[in-house]
Amino acid sequence: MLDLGFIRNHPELVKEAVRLKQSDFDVDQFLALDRQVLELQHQVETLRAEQNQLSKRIGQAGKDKELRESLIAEGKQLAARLKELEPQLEALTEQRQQLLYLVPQIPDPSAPVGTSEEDNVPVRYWGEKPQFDFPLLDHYTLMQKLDLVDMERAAKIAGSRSYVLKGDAARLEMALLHFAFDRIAAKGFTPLIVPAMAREFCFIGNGQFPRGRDQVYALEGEDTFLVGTAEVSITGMFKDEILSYEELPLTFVGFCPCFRKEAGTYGKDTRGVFRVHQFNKVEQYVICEASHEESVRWHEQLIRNAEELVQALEIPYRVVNVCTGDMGDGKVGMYDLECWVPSEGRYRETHSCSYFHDWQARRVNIRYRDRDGKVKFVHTLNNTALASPRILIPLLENHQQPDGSVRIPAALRPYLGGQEALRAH
Ligand SMILES: Nc1ncnc2c1ncn2[C@@H]1O[C@H](COS(=O)(=O)NC(=O)[C@@H](N)CO)[C@@H](O)[C@H]1O
Repeated sequence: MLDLGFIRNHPELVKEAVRLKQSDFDVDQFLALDRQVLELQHQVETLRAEQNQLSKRIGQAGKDKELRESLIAEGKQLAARLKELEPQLEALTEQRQQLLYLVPQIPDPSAPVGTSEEDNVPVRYWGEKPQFDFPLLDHYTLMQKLDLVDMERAAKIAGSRSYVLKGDAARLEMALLHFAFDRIAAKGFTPLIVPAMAREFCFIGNGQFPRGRDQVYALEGEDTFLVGTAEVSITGMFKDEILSYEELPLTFVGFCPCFRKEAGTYGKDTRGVFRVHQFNKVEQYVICEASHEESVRWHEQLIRNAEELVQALEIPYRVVNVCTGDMGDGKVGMYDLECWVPSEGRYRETHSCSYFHDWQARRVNIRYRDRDGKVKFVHTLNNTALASPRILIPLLENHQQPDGSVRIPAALRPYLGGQEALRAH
């Protein structure tokens, strides 16, 4: 969310952000509504002031019965007028607030201008793409051959886009999550295991609501919803708090199961476990002081953290600078880390790394007292550390061996009792 005063004073900057973000937000309509609110607010305040004056004059009327009665009658008219205007003011103010949640953040000038992921700009590559001198298998065939997945029984109990991880795949996912947690915690990030059911204000806070409400599972009769990422829960944790600059930066490595409706993706990535309704993710989350330089520093750090993990897993990848039309409303800047998927002959997203400045903090009112005692909104950032089962796809495919086994990277072996490969039993 942007500051209301900023939008009033810089409508052209906001219109440029709307254009760059491919947003349907109408700045002129918003400002017209804002003027209506201000006008109505002024009327209500004037009437309230008159009401106060009137009650003073009634008090001073003393024995003058006629004067008292006329003043009281005037007061009744004022009260009736206020009774009519105050609900209107409340409704218009709420309408303006709901629109305020839809205003996109201004992208950093370093973000490529574009309309879709085709316009994302690769910034660096890492790792030799493996050359296979045997028939290459895709992740789903590999998982079936090694008896690592049961999609049929998953479909029976949970419907589409569900899966059962079996045997070594179940152990591999646990190992991957633990490995990611350990590596990021070793950098001083505080480990968290957070609720995957959270209240509405958390989803407004991170930006999932209102625009992405259709992606979220609601719980019948509950005031909580299933989160699509620990980012939602962590953002909500600090609502309405005033931190002190000495506490900042707060750095978290958070885990929770993630749930996504994937509305609008019918028919996309339906083979295997690329796009599913429930998955597990270890999340990096940073709350820092309101400084662009500090946000950029952390943005670079968070993507490097993810790269370190993917390099340890020996998976070739690239980092792309996400374009303005693909990054979404709240981001100032965004990197995606895409891992090489041999069976598709292309890179596929496995990590997403964003910085927001105070766009999230303003929505959920997270502030801090700076060195001069001034209270400001914090800046927030997040990045995937590891998401499974998606990471299994490049992991299994890149490390498949001629005998149909899959080599386990050395970094993971300590989490799998030293096991060196996944083999058919
Ligand atoms: N439907 C899904 N199925 C499997 N994995 C998914 C799904 N949606 C997202 N992911 C994984 O989760 C990662 C992060 O998702 S994200 O929406 O891009 N970004 C976030 O959630 C941020 N909080 C950073 O983690 C994705 O890069 C992908 O690896």
